[in-house]
Amino acid sequence: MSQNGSLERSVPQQRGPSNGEEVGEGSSRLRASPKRDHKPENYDDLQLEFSPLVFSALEQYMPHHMLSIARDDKAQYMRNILHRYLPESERIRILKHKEYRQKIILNYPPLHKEIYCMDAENFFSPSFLRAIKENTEASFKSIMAEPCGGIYTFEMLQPQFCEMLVSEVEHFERWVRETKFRIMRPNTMNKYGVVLDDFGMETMLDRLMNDFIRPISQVFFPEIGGSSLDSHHGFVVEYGINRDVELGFHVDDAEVSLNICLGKQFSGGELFFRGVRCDEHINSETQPEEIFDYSHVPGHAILHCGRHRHGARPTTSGNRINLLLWCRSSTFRELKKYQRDFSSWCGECRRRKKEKEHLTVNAIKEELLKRGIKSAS
Ligand SMILES: O=C(O)CCC(=O)C(=O)O
Ligand SMILES: [Fe+2]
Repeated sequence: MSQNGSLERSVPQQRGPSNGEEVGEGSSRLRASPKRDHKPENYDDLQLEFSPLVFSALEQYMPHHMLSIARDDKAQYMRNILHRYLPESERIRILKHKEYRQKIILNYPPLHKEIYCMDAENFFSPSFLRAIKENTEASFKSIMAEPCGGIYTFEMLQPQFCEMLVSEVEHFERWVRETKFRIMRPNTMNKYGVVLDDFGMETMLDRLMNDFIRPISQVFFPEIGGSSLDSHHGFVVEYGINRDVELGFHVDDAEVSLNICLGKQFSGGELFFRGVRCDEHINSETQPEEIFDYSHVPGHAILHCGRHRHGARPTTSGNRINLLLWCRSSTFRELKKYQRDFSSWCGECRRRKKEKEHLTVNAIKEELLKRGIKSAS
């Protein structure tokens, strides 16, 4: 079992004063709670090692007297703080990756410019669009099947969009070969496939997550951070002749995983699922009711919790290309550090909890029985 790790995420170390009140130095410490009526600056145009959104969010926590200083000084103050939360090596890696992306985006000429911006009417199937527009639990349920607990399947993409995306990926790969550009694969388990975020689709995929997947996840995955998804890793995987053949048993580096088959013609490549597990129980036994196999259908999506253990069987003929969007929640990950019981989503935690409850009930029954016998005699 492996964690299908990506190159994207970095988790700040737990540092700072033990009372959890303030972070920073001397009189210029961060405030314990945000000043919500303060309108933060926009940091989009600055060359920063962290997302401009982090700066805007952090600004509300700055000491009162610093809220009116120049924007550059605020940015410098926050950079100093953020630097202490991220090891040097991690910072360098993020910076290098940002440079890598910028180099591609500056040089790669897209084939279908129209798929780089969210165009819902042309991307999604009418039924999916209708359900999202209605935005209710009932509308989501009306287009979805749940063939196994916590796994949802539904028609999602128009065939024309799938074709355009596949040809864009092929075009990008041709460009990489011709320019001899070094390419980073989606994760440690794939030799083929490309990261869509690396060549200009990050903003479009962010909208896909924020406007389409988060509303659904909020309803179906509330216990694993479905309502606080705040970053993603978007990529395609390619299976078949001269490509990857299969994918080993793993969990994704995601809270919610969206997997959509783009085509083309293929046989095999079924997904197999074996239950949701927390870190501690990742290798625990599968229960019979957790066994589920799924055959991909072009244009159709499968949505599951990233911790749902799964793999892909060999694609035995043709080519299979799938779009993956790993959606992550930094809040969920942070909170998880302080929890031990994951019985709301881990199948093994739940099984053990039930077993314990069962034993306790039996012990109480036995005790009551003994007392009953004594008082009767
Ligand atoms: O091949 C597939 O459809 C599954 C891909 C997958 O699970 C992954 O890339 O994490
Ligand atoms: Fe996966």
